[in-house]
Amino acid sequence: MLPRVGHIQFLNCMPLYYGLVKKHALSEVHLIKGTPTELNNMLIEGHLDISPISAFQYGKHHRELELLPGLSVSSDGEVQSIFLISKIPINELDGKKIALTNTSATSQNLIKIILQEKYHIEPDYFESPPLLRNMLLEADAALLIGDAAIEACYHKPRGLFFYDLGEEWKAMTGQKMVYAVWAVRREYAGNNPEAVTKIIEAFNESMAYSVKNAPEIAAEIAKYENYSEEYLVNYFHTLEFDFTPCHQNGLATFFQKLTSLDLLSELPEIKFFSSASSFRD
Ligand SMILES: C=C(O[C@@H]1C=C(C(=O)O)C=C[C@H]1O)C(=O)O
Repeated sequence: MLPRVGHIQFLNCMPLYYGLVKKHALSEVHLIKGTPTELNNMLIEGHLDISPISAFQYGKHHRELELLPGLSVSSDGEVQSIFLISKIPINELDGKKIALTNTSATSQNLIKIILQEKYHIEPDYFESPPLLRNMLLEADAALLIGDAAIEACYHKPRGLFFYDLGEEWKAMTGQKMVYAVWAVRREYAGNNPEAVTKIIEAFNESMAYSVKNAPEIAAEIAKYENYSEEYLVNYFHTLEFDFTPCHQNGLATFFQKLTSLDLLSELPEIKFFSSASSFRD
C-alpha cells in the first residue's frame, strides 16, 4: 500500500506540491488534500501516515509522532497570511468577541499568547468558518489564515486594522515562528523506515527545487489566480520552508509559552524521525 500523505491545500504549500509534480514524485504516495485542521485530525486519528500538522497539534500529540527533518512552514517576522483583522485597535479588544478560523490550530493559540502576554487583554473567543463578513458581523475582530487571509489582505478593506501574527511574534520574542511541521506516525515510522526515508528525500528535493524557482511557480499560479506574479514571488520568499536549529528554537519558545499559559498540559519534545533508530520503543 502506498503511504497516505497529507497536503495542505493553501497557496503556502504550493511550492512543495509544485516540486513534487516537477520531480515526478507523486506516484510514490497517495496524496490526500485538506485544510490544516482536517489533516491534523486525520493524522492524529491514523487515517494518514505522514502529513503537515499544525505545530500546536504536534505539541499536543508529540508522543505518537516523529518530525520529518528539513521541512516546516515558518516565518522570520511577517508571514503575510496570518492576520488578526479588527474593527478597533488591538489594545482595545479586552472583553470583546474574536472569531477564530476553524481551519487553524497554531494561529488560534498564537493569538492567545500575543494578546495575553504582550497586550494583557482577555477577549471572548469563538470558532467560526473563515468567512470575514460573517465573522465581523458577530465579532469585533477575526483571525484568518492561509488563502482567506491573503484574499482579505490583498483587497485590504479600509477602516479595518490588520495585525500580522508573524510580525507580532518576532517583536515579542525575537524568534522565528513555526506554524506547521511535517510528521509521521511513530508506529508507521517503526514499521516502514525505508518508505519514510524516501519521502523525506523526495520532499526535501522538491522543496529545494521550488525555493530556487519561486518565479516559475508564481508565473504558473498567476495564470489562474487573481494575484500578480510579483506578489506571489514576494509571498513565497517571505515564508520559510526549512527547519534549522533557529526554527527549532522558535518552536521550543512557542511550546514553553503554551505550557506556561496552560494551553498545553506538558512541554513537548522536538523529536525527529531517524532511519538509523534501531532502539524504537
Ligand atoms: C503560514 C500559514 O501557516 C499555516 C498555519 C497553520 C495553523 O495556524 O494551524 C497550519 C498550517 C499552515 O498552513 C498559513 O496558513 O497562512
